[in-house]
Amino acid sequence: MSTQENILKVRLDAPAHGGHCVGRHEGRVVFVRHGIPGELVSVAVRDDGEKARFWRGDVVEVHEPAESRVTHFWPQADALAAAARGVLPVGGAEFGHIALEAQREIKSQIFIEQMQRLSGLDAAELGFTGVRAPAGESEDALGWRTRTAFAVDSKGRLAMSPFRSNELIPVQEMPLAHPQINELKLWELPLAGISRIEVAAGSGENPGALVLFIEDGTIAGAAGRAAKRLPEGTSAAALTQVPGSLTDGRGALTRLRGRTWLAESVAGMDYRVTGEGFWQIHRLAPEALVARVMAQLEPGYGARIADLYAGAGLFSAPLAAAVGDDGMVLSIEGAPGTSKDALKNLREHKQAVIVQGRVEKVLGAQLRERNTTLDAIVLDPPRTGAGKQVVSAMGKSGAKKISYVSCDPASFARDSADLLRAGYRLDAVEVLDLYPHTHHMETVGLFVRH
Ligand SMILES: C[S@@+](CC[C@H](N)C(=O)[O-])C[C@H]1O[C@@H](n2cnc3c(N)ncnc32)[C@H](O)[C@@H]1O
Repeated sequence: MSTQENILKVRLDAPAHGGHCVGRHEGRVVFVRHGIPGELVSVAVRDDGEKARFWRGDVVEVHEPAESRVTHFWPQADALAAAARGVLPVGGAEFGHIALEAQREIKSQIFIEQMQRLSGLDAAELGFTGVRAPAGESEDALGWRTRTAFAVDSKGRLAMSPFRSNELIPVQEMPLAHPQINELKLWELPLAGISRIEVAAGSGENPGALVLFIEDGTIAGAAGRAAKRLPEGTSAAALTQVPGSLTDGRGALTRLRGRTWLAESVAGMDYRVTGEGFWQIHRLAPEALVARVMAQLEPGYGARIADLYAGAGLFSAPLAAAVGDDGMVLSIEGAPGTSKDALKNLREHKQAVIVQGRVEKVLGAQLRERNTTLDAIVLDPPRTGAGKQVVSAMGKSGAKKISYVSCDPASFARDSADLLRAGYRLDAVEVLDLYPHTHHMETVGLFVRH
């Protein structure tokens, strides 16, 4: 039976990490997207080989809807509307059919389950009371993405892909994108010869947007032609990406108009972020995370603190200001371009040591070389987490407090287990809904040496 024809009727059970609900068919687990626990749904099964340990699928019809089901705000990401048109829904808003409060409740269940299973910790005992929206979030929680990437289809139309698919679906306005991004009307540009577009909206004094065009090599000057048609005040560059990991902030940029970087401003600190260098995606994330990290670490004058996976120095800058001339902030970032931004963003702070390199290689070596220990650490690793090697180096650093910012509850829970073994206890944990209408969440945990 072909994947398209394989429609199963299943009752959805618990939510599973990754944006799915668990369903069962003749004893086999089916990971179902676009459903809500408790619903009776029809699922178009993909990846349905007889030998597969589990199957995956999308809801195409709802027979018994949950009370929290709402009309999806974005027809192209709505699995039901997409099924009616015979196409797949685009990825990136897989919780848009769930009322916001219920989305946060599902994320809370996932967090509790991941912590229990992977670290043995009871989130409720740690004071966890549920996933919360950041202060200042809008009622509909749309327009929050200050960073978005698009593809271009073979007809030169702006497009996005469905989950786990290379198919390209033409799109226009992206409701989760910041209004500054939608106002660019990228779908009206001549995009033949472009394979990908990355766009960012700044928050600094002179916000504006920066558009990066990645050419597919078929039409000379494609990026330049598209850039000319952008609204006045928009910056644009052509980006040649470097393959491999740590690509953020590593591509070669050719300026087309305006600047190749964006100005950002957070809690009185000014930053520049070049090209595709990392910056927190939710418009409220930088402010919310800086406030929590500073409150957890309470950096005193003269303290020695490491900022691991430091990006352009979002946390390093306020930490450097707090520890003053007698302190030290060791700011480690892997992507060369982003690390250069950190150098510029922290140039006025002589107490900031900016090191470009992989944390797992650099942290221990830097502390030995400087013959020093640390008072505290903030780390904000990518989705894969820090891992045993980095946890071991953190344990040996002498740090009494570790503020751990994480975008993945599974790697946070795994690293938590290793931090407990390294002599820390998890004193407080908070989970913020910094990715509304998706299954993602942001955790900020405070580990204290006992
Ligand atoms: C989630 S971002 C956090 C950046 C920064 N803390 C912020 O909030 O803006 C993770 C950063 O880690 C960097 N990175 C990924 N793997 C790394 C590694 N093994 N060593 C050092 N940096 C790494 C990425 O380039 C990215 O800038």
